[in-house]
Amino acid sequence: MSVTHLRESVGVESTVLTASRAALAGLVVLFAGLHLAAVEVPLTAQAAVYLLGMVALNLPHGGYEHFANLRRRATTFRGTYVAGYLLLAGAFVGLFLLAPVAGLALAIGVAVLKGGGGDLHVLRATTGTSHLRSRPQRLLAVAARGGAVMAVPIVAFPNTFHTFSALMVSMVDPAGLGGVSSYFSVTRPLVAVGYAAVVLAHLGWGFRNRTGDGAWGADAAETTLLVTYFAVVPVVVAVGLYFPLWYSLRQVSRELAVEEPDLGGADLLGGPDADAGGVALRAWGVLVAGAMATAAVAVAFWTLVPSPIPGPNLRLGLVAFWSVFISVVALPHVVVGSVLDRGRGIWHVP
Ligand SMILES: CC1=C(/C=C/C(C)=C/C=C/C(C)=C/C=O)C(C)(C)CCC1
Repeated sequence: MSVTHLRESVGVESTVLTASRAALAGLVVLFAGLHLAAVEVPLTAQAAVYLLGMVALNLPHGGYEHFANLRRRATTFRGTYVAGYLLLAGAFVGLFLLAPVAGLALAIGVAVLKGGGGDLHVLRATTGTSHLRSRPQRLLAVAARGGAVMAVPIVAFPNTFHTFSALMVSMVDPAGLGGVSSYFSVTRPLVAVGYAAVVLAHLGWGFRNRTGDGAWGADAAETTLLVTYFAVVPVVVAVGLYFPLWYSLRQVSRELAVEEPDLGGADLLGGPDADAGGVALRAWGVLVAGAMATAAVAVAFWTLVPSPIPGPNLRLGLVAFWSVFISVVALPHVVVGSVLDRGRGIWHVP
């Protein structure tokens, strides 16, 4: 990667990175303390934290990522992007309705891909990836960092994981998870051993390829922080705060670190000659359009799913609904907005 495409460092991006690391480390200390004091946080309180983190804090950033990606793109590209987005989201909903267990597996996969893929690009733009020299090694990094989000809680909080997985599947088929839950005593140790092997391979391979510029050390420290965070903080709180406090904050840091490419399209905010009032009005328009589009997808999903808020408890049911819904909109986010978008992409690093 050419360093000339990185902005002159003004230190803001490293402050944001430090804030995200401090946030997760602080939560580890808090929940380790609660654990030592034998204080258990009720699931309904965890659900409230999850909903605050995922709906109020994380969702607006997801919308912003699309805006930043499409802001200066050609109109035809924007059209193809939206069409591809709706197609993939629709395919996911179809899968979830026909085979909810496979839909749950895809939702888990999307969370892993978004966390791991996003993190790899942040590394490239900030602390560096000189120790990740091949594609397989970068994929391993995605699996190690993103895998922490789901593999560690499967091992550390199996009962909560099971409860919510069953709730999500029951949005379509109330007894759906029953058919596979007898395998969990086998899959849990497999996930534990498999994920431990991925992390050790990622750290070991990176260590062998380290160049002395500190990139491996930063990666190893952050990977260890992620594993510790998901092992200590109860899963519903952990996932609900990981996306806003780690994923989103670090994407802000990536964006501050890189130069915007000139894509030749008309600027959605009016360009450099627009006056502040005009920019504000256009930003408001974009915000409203984004909010309406997201709400339309949510209402469509709600209408299609037989039991959108499953189970007797409203808050737990809302966590289940939001987890599947956000995965439905995050699948095209990752695939259309990043993997297939070669021009810029939501995780743009020149
Ligand atoms: C399975 C499972 C969960 C799944 C959460 C998912 C699938 C979240 C996806 C988030 C995404 C894709 C965010 C994007 O910004 C919970 C609720 C943590 C509880 C434990 C069991």
